[in-house]
Amino acid sequence: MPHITLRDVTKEYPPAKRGGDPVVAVDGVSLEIERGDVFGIIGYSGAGKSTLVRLINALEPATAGSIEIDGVDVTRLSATKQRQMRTGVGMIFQRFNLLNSRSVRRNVEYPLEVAGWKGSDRKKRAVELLEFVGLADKADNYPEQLSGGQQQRVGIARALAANPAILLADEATSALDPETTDEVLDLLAKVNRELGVTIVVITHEMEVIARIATKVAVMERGRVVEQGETYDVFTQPQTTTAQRFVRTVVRNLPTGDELIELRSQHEGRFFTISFTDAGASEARVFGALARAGVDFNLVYGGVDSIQGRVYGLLTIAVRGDAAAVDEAMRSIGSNVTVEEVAA
Ligand SMILES: Nc1ncnc2c1ncn2[C@@H]1O[C@H](COP(=O)(O)OP(=O)(O)OP(=O)(O)O)[C@@H](O)[C@H]1O
Repeated sequence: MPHITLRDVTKEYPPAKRGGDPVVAVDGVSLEIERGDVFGIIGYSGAGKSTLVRLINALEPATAGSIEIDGVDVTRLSATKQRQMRTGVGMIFQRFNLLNSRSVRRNVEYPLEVAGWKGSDRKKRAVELLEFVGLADKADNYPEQLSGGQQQRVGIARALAANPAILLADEATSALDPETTDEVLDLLAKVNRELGVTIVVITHEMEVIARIATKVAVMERGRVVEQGETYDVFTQPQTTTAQRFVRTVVRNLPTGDELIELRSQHEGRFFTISFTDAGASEARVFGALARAGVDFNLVYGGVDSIQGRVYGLLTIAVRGDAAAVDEAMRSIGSNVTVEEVAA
């Protein structure tokens, strides 16, 4: 059974103006998130990502559809049961949401206080978690004395306090610089790996997806327009939106201007060659071209690593008579996509 199942979930808000149309923030979304997944949900601002998180956490009722956690429909629980359910779901936020009047340790203790834990148990658990996130030495500091990345690590410790099986991360690294983002993403990967926590990562940054999500859903205007294994979405994005997101990370296709420049520098016909790790490699492609006896140059692109797996996207210029070039391109073989770049 999936850990989290959304079936045809819709959320409408009342019209902004009287007599206007309702705002459909989430529109018929169905998702299955397996236990232990790091599941990414990506979309531009207004796509409905934060609304979806509030629905999963039962902070708001859905207008239609069902949301099951461990097979239990959270939309139909009593208020008391919903509160209990929520202790099994940790959450971290873009702005960390720490209490500045409390020390780091007492911030981590906060959810345990609310849950009625006794003082000594709370303290023990908070110290243990601060060790886990690498901030044991900051226990008595105040949030304002910490960097953004450290504050988010405190946020993660707090979210884990009650031992949740699910962690929802809503734009958790959007306020951080790239280096600190890596540090926080590494910690989330450790939470997933060592504690087995299912993590749902909401973001507008494809880099974040590439770094930690094993699966991804792309949202646009309240709908999931594409979803799958992260590697598959990166190597074969189907929708324009997914293609645009992929291009923010995998920049190995020349733009129109770059192509004009490249053509002025290199003679011959231009081809793009793409391959995944399903039986192809740069060496095999170049080997086949060399054996075919055509003259070629790699003019753009290279080989990327997505989720530790190889993805090649090369633009080459090939010289020779038309039939020889056609034959050479055919000889590259299966598991490789070859397309001629229109002149
Ligand atoms: N409480 C609300 N009342 C009315 N409309 C809302 C409410 N919350 C969200 N919306 C609308 O629902 C749509 C989706 O918003 P949502 O915040 O879920 O998107 P998002 O993808 O998380 O974007 P962002 O990253 O900008 O928050 C938007 O059009 C937004 O204006």
